[in-house]
Amino acid sequence: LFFLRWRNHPLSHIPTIGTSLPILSYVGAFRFIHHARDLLQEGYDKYRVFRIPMIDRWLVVVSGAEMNEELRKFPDDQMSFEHAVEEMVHTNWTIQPDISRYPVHVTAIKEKLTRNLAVVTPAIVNEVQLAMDELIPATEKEWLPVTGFQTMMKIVARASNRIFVGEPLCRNKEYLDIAVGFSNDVIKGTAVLAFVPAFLQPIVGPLLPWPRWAKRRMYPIVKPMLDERRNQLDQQGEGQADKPNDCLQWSMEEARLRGLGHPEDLLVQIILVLNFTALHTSTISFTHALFHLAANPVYIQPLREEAERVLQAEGGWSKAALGRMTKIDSFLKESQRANGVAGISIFRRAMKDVTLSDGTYIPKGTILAAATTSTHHDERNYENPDVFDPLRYSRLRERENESTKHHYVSTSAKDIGFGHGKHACPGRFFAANELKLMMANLVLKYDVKFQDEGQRPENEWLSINVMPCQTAQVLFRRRAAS
Ligand code: HEM
Repeated sequence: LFFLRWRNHPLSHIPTIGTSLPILSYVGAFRFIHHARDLLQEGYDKYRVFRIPMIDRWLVVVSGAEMNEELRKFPDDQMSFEHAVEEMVHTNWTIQPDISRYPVHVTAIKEKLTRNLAVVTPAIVNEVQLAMDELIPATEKEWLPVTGFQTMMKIVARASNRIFVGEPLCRNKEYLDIAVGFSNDVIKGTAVLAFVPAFLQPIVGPLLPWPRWAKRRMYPIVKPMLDERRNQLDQQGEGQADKPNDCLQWSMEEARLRGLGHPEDLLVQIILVLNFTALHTSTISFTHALFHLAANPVYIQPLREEAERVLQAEGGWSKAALGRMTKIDSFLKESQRANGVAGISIFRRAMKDVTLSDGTYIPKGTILAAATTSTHHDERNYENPDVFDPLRYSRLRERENESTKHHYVSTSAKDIGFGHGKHACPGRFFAANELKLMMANLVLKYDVKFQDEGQRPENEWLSINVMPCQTAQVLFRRRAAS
């Protein structure tokens, strides 16, 4: 049976990295857990389209900027992002079904958060400064060791939640623990389901306890705020003068617009899912950049000078000021190129049989993605791609007619850290704003270094995720009069 299934497998015509033989392909799938980078690179170097065994499915990966462009251009009815995410992350069970059915938070991010960035920037600045002072209590006299990843996670969680749910919840320890823990729960749930055969997933999936536990713990904490906001909306409508400017409020208004009323359960899910999409991605991205800075403290001075100059010229912190910090923008973008948060992006699920331009037939139901890390380290796309060149993008922006390109938030077929096309990360404008002001504050307040200068801890790949070392300690020293 195994042999027959293998012979007739609908993807058997696509070259495999590792072996496609029955049972032995599981060896490849286990290798993928710790060696995804090598396997993706091998496929990228050899083929335009290849497949890689994962524990519960085959993943078809396209190679090169042209194929990335082709993948992102497919309309949703041929290649669906939502269905790909549902199948990869099992959102119905690891998060909850309502969130895919009523993604009001995506509309809130796309239509409200991005447009209101200038309005919310002072609040993010305030939260970042409070959180840094509290969580990095370094003095001028000695170096304070700080666990980079964990501390940046706490700062990102506070700053992001200031704009997701506002004060004082963004500083509530129990609330933040649930919000941060939920992302780990989703990852745990996805990993469990990867080991469950597809036909048993509809039975095991609903039994996953974590999403229900998170909701149950979160509900009493947010309930008073939900009630208060509901009353205000009932009494004064959306026109109320001093209404909160945050994602929860925008999601509540969007839910009303869609005729969903006041869906308490969905709103709790939205708070959790916002944290799931934002916290790990932003923390990983910032920690990668922090590690470059700590390994090479010579990078600090140009960023610091830029922040000081711009803040003086603009009269303080604002979205416009952050827009002028091109070196900091470039530093974060280069770190995303060199490291990134995941080895693949532009996830799609084929909703129909399609044939790619190179002639590869893709049957309905196939999950496809682009090879992010390999694209970003391809010398056809970048000069000296393996060199970390912090001002690579700010130099490019100085060229004629290029000033509007190469921003941290820009995407292209060669630049897919935020995905590319219609489903490119809608939160990237907010993320870039937040991470830039974190970086500017950090260089203005502190000197940083690693114990062993020049040594950046190796990234850790877990399946497709590219993690900075989670235990690495960075030394912080407060600058005089900062
Ligand atoms: C540096 C931080 C971030 C990175 C690197 C990142 C990266 C990504 C990537 C790669 C995708 C998938 C695109 C694709 O496969 O085509 C995505 C989607 C998404 N991201 Fe982000 N993201 C970040 C921050 C955020 C933040 C802060 C938010 C929320 C405020 C957010 C909300 C979302 C949402 C809602 C989607 C799904 C889009 C859709 O349904 O069309 N992300 N992100």
